[in-house]
Amino acid sequence: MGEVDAAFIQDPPHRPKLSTIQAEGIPIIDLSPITNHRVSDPSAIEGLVKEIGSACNEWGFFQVTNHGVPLTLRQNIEKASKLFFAQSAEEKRKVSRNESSPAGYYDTEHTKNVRDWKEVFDFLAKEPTFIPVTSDEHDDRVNQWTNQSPEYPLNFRVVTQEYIQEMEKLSFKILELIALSLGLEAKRFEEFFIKDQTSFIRLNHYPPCPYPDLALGVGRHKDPGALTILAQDEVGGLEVRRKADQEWIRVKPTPDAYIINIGDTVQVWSNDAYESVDHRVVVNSEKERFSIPFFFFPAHDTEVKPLEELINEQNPSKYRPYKWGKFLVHRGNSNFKKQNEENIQIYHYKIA
Ligand SMILES: O=C(O)CCC(=O)C(=O)O
Ligand SMILES: [Fe+2]
Repeated sequence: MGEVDAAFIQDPPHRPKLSTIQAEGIPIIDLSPITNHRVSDPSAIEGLVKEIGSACNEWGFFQVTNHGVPLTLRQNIEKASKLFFAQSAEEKRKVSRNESSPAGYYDTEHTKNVRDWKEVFDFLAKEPTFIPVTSDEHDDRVNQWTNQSPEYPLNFRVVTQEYIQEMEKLSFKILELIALSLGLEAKRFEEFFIKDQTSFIRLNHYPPCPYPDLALGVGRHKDPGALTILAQDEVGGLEVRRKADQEWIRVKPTPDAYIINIGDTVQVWSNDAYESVDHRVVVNSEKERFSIPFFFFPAHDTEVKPLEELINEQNPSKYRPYKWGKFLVHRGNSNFKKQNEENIQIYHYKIA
């Protein structure tokens, strides 16, 4: 990654600005009404649901504090991630992902056909994870994906699994709040995840980049799943497209907070009441950066479509149903290699 490599260069309209906007950032929401078990105050929970609803409406992004995830578990996985990525390329490639084992290490991800300035390690929440063999809707074959685990650091698997359990718990809680904010039953979304969710955790490492004005750590994109829970370190670089004016806003790192964004799946379930928002990662010429997103994804056979409770004659369904697993495989294909066409997006299912 020395000389300017054309594969990493963003088209001019998508290059990061030199000056970042330090505006009022995304909302910070205190989750203690649901995590502090000594007090259970219905009006506090009602207030929280309102806050979540406005954040989903106005930003599609928010940060949470007092979330109940033990800090030591986060510190453990952050340390394991640093130790893993600090190894030689040769060591890391021993756990490279491949067509038969798609979870693992790689440094060639492309977003919208431009290479990202990063290396990652993916680890599935469930073993095995059931994923369709192809995106063809008539093909019923399903693969069983399993994890690879690096030899070093020794505790990698245990630390990662412990952290994933906490991410799952937090995801369920936040989805309950989102359901309530939409006027649904709290557990409305649970059925899509209880059996065979396809969630995974990603360790991201963004090395210092000699041309941060031309490349991005992750190009602009929307997350496809239900929710993403992100731990970012103190370096910063995540930018969110503000809905009000489409400007890119930097998300200021808040120690021990998690950044939550709703994904395309919640957008479809809510029939566009909530929108999944574009975001990207700006890199830095001096500092490396680490982040850990947890992607909360439903079971592969989930049929994604606007929920019946949210549609009626005045507000008809805006999307044709699609199978989550097929959508995911379609997306995944385009991440493996540079392709000439745009990858699949939910608007391809939009009813005109
Ligand atoms: O590293 C980050 O801050 C965000 C990464 C991200 O958006 C993603 O991996 O989908
Ligand atoms: Fe993302």
